[in-house]
Amino acid sequence: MKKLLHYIRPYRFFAILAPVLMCIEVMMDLLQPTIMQKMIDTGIANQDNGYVIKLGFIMLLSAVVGLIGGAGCSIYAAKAAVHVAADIRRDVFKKVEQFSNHNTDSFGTGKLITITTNDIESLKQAVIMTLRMFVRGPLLFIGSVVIVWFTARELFPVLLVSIPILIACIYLFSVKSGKLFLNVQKAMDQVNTKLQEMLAGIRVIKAFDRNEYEKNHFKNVNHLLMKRNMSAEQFILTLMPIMMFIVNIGVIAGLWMGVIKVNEGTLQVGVILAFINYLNIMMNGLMSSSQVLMQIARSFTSADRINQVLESEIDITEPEQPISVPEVRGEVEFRDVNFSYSKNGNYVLQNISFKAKAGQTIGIIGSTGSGKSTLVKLIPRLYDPESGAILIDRVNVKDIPLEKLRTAIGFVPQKATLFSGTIEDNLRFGKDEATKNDLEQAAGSAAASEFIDRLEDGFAHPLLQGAANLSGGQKQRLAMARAFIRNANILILDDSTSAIDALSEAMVQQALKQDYSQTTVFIISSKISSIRDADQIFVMKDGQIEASGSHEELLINSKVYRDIYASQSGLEVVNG
Ligand SMILES: Nc1ncnc2c1ncn2[C@@H]1O[C@H](COP(=O)(O)OP(=O)(O)OP(=O)(O)O)[C@@H](O)[C@H]1O
Repeated sequence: MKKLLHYIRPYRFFAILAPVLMCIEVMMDLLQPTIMQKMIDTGIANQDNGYVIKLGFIMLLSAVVGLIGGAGCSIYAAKAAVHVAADIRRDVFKKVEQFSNHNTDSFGTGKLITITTNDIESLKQAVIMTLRMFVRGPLLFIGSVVIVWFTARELFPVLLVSIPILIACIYLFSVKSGKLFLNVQKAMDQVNTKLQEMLAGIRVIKAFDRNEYEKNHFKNVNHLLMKRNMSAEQFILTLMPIMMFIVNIGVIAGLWMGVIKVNEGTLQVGVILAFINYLNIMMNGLMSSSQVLMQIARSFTSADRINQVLESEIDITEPEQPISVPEVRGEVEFRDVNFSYSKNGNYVLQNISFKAKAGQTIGIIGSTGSGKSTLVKLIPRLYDPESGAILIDRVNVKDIPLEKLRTAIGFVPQKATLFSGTIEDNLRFGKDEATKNDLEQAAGSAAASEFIDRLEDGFAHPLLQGAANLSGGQKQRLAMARAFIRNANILILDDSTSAIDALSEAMVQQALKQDYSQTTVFIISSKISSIRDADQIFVMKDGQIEASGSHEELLINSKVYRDIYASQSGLEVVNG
């Protein structure tokens, strides 16, 4: 929490003004019972109507002043808290944007959403309550105790017994509620993760008729959240009746002691009434303090989770001493690269070494899960290898400024992710300053012109979230066009033609040969037809390059390649 305190600094004026205004409200609240006592014991007892009316006006005036103080406090507390929350949200978003894939994997998107919504909201509530109640609670409490000491000292023993019990209750409840709300946050993460997964995969769920299964799964996580919420809320809500009970016992004790003293003639009736009022005010003060403490305890866990994001070490960082690469030519070399997704996990890539000369086309083929996508993700540093080095134009990628490195690479990921906006917006994602000609050329190379031209609004055609209004093949074509438009000297196509018909794929291959002859192209594909013309083909198996060479060489040297070829061409290939 301490680490987040600096967020309040720009709004310190509001943060100081709010409690000051609250002090005014509290003073007015504390005045009321004393005025009432004077009204009863002096005005009513002596039948002095003028005095009663005068005190009535003073009561009204103090109520109005209290109202102004309270309202002002709420306005400024909200102003400070809302700004603080917005600033934290901005910084969390900025940090998440810098996250490496490893960082994102380790949090999970569900948790990141809970942090940016729920946790920041909980912190905002804590700031509002602190600014409003942190002064109010203790002031009401201390003020009541002091006034009772001076005006109803005969009844003070009642406070000596009830106050420690009330404080002990509040302490126990605050500690326990922090733990309960941590469990609520964890369950909330699960609900968000599930919800996000369901929304992203709604079509698959329907296609597989898994609605019932998913409904049950969601019901389970939702039920867990409900149960945990229920325990936390019920636990907190029992505090009020317990405190009321203790105060009521105090009222009975005060009345009993007071009546004896009135009978003895040592106490006036108004004092007893004022004492009961102060006892209630004192309980309000303690309740306000306890609510603040509980909200703060609750926000501790939120603050902790927010700090986890803000302080997470980003494992893909800018080089300390960057080496300038004026113009990337596109030579790519892997030197004995080993990679694992988790610290103590199995190696997904082992001893990968190869050199792709600038302008060469590299085909990568191999079984599912053999590490093909992982290999190419290391080139733009979406992940860093555990050992070994990746060099572009003989410079370690870790020494090239990230922006320079990534703008030198056109990447078409396995899953064609597009954004809501127009087709043009999506293509400009690859190159902001692209001209109309650039757009048309990139679309042409990616065999996308044919379907864009058929659209009434062409490049201005709007895409829904996740490009839900496009076919799989159309999405892949746009994802390729987005990478082509960069005119980068390194192009990575990760299974990017899997949903494209053979004719269109041939068009893309032709465009690659013609327009990108100077570009180093990595093509991952499960189809030999997509890579057979590559200068080098790597056959991957269990994280290793099992064989490499041209199509003809591999047909002779690699049994795995021959088997793949045979299965795809329907031919029996003679061994050797
Ligand atoms: N983000 C990740 N975290 C942990 N493990 C991962 C992650 N991504 C991939 N893996 C694992 O790494 C291995 C290699 O995956 P990769 O995606 O590189 O394979 P691939 O050869 O491209 O497979 P495919 O042909 O099916 O796309 C697999 O065993 C996979 O389970």
